[in-house]
Amino acid sequence: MDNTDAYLLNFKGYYLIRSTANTDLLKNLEEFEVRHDDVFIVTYPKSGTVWAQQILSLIYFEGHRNRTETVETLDRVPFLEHGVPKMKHQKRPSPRLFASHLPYYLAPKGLKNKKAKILYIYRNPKDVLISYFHFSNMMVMLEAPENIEDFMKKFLDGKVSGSLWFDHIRGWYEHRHEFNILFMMYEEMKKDLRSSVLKISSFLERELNEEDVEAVVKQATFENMKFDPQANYEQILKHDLGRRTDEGSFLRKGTVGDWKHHLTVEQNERFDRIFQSKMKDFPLKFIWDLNEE
Ligand SMILES: Nc1ncnc2c1ncn2[C@@H]1O[C@H](COP(=O)(O)OS(=O)(=O)O)[C@@H](OP(=O)(O)O)[C@H]1O
Repeated sequence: MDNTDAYLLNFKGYYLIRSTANTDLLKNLEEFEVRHDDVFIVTYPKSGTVWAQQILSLIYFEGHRNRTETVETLDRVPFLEHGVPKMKHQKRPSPRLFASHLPYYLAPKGLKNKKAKILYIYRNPKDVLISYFHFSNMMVMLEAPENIEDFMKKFLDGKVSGSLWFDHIRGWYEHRHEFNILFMMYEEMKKDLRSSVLKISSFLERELNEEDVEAVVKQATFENMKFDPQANYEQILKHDLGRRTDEGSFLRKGTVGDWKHHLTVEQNERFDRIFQSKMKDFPLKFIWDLNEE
């Protein structure tokens, strides 16, 4: 039986998690007052959002770099569309940082002034699929997939929160000229975190000294974040969102090419066929495995 509707809310053609979606908030987002120095991290789910949240928070807050602040990363960089825990976005002092999974057509209109900046992180969709599969098994708010095959069908049908991966990335990319947007690849960040941090800070016009760069890079590694309670979502997953199982964690593996351990040859070939038909004229490159470049 297809239980999708019990878990997902369709807002103007885009699926969100029903239990956390707030329709009133969503209806008002188009008019959300964007400030010139706002920064938005935009991602399809499971593409490196929390990683970018951590990097931006480290770039912007000295107290985060030197570990004197106690605010969690997620409170520094709240999700635009969730409005949790409180609708405290608007009142924060500038510069405000946000995260969002929204498609380009639901983004606040004010972003089109091209002043506020958008950092779009994308990841190869086979690793997104596998990360999402594990996350769905772990969380009460998401429908537990029977197996990878079941989840892969939903993912390729766009019947998951975030809707269709292909539409998300294509939409933002094809409309990139309407925004002030930088596209960053998860796999490049993985390959060379230092260069990625420099690229991000330069786009944000936040020049860091050598010592700051070191501090950001050190605290944004997977290994550090996994054990940093301010950065790894474990608290919020436990208390606010609800785990289905104690097994697994939000920062699960953080690798490139984990799909190879999960997809069958047939599933992989099917995925490739669909990917090629949907993305054949798409200019951004993808890295499927760091060992195979
Ligand atoms: N520092 C760092 N380095 C490498 N990888 C990292 C890092 N931080 C988070 N991650 C991995 O990102 C995956 C979670 O993606 P998101 O943060 O976008 O998830 S969410 O959409 O906000 O729920 C999830 O991927 P998987 O491990 O493959 O499941 C996280 O482990």
